[in-house]
Amino acid sequence: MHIVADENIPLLQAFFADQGRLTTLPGRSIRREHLLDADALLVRSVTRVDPALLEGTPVQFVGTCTIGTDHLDLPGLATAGITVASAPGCNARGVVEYVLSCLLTLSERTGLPWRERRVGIVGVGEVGSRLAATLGALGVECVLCDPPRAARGEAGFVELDALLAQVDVVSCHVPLTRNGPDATWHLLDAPRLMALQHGTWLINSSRGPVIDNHALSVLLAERPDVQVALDVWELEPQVDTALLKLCALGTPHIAGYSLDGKLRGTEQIYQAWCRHRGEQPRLTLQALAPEAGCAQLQFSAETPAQWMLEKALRQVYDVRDDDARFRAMMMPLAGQSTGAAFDTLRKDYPLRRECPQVRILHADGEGQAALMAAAGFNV
Ligand SMILES: NC(=O)C1=CN([C@@H]2O[C@H](COP(=O)(O)OP(=O)(O)OC[C@H]3O[C@@H](n4cnc5c(N)ncnc54)[C@H](O)[C@@H]3O)[C@@H](O)[C@H]2O)C=CC1
Ligand SMILES: O=C(O)C(=O)[C@H](O)COP(=O)(O)O
Repeated sequence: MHIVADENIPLLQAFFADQGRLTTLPGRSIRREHLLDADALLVRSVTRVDPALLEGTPVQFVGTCTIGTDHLDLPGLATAGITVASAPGCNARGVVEYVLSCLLTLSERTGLPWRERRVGIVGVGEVGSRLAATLGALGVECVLCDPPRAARGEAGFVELDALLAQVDVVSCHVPLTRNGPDATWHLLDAPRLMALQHGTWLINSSRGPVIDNHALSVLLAERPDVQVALDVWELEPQVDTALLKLCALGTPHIAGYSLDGKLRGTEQIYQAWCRHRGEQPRLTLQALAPEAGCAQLQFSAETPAQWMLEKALRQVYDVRDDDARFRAMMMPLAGQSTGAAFDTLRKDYPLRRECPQVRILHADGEGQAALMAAAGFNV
């Protein structure tokens, strides 16, 4: 068995070493000639996989250790009879924590309390539903838009234009799709961007082309009241540095980059590979990476619960750090290629755990335990 894999898949050796020969390569440089004797291809979001890449190769299994699948030609691979697996929900918790950090930061900068903002969630799947549950538990009002779910008869959703007209925050969690009635390419186009309420906070951690980036630049030049946080970019790894300058927060597609999320992605693809082979999975993430790096936080019983929450959330993930590092790398490259710097920031990303891996000790003060548990901490 020969498995070709992106070099940025953590625990690849631990999960796959006894499955056969492993070849690792930078995801963006995987070509057909690397796959001429490969049985399986394991990728992340930066490798475009279509029948042309696999033509004339023995590859029968493609696994992506990511939630998103827009880099895969799913119909083409299905027609070619290739088994395809992705990792639904693997890093959804990390994205939720990225959004929480954006809310905290924009609140600090505008002076508007984040828990009093009405949040519009566009796309209510693995990420959007977890975000809605967490915000709801924290007492934040949410408005939900998900036409495919609404079309299946599920209740509780509004149309996108109705959502835009009534929310203070818009957070996008849709897959990138280009066809069909619910296609999301340029879902937020010029007219919809112009329709944003005064002072809206717009957060995109789905895929860059979900927002028309040119129209967004035009909007921000005219509407400094709108605060934008972009984790994903229309032409990434190329970044429009003029747009970045206009954004309140900018990051290099790392919203879901918790260690826990990445490890779950590898485990899910290992399990899918075992299913494909008709074998029982022998290995588990819990056995391979037990509790490493888990943290504990302690506050005094007198600490106000809200202050404790914000301090703890920032300890877990603070988007201001990623924004500062991103700007420092990107802005000097204005007018040049940003691809290598973008990829370096992602490859060398600092270790980040998720709230459930952080134990809060002695949350005995008024309201502390309930608020910390609502945010997802281990209380
Ligand atoms: N920036 C990052 O690090 C990460 C980004 N992502 C992106 O986030 C996307 C969403 O992730 P999940 O929630 O796990 O996906 P999911 O597939 O579980 O949920 C997506 C939801 O969007 C809905 N949807 C589809 N078209 C829509 C439309 N036109 N308007 C509103 N809703 C629509 C679907 O019905 C579904 O409920 C992924 O496809 C991926 O592109 C995911 C993880 C990390
Ligand atoms: O899971 C997804 O979908 C994402 O967007 C991941 O954060 C992508 O991570 P990479 O595969 O680009 O490392």
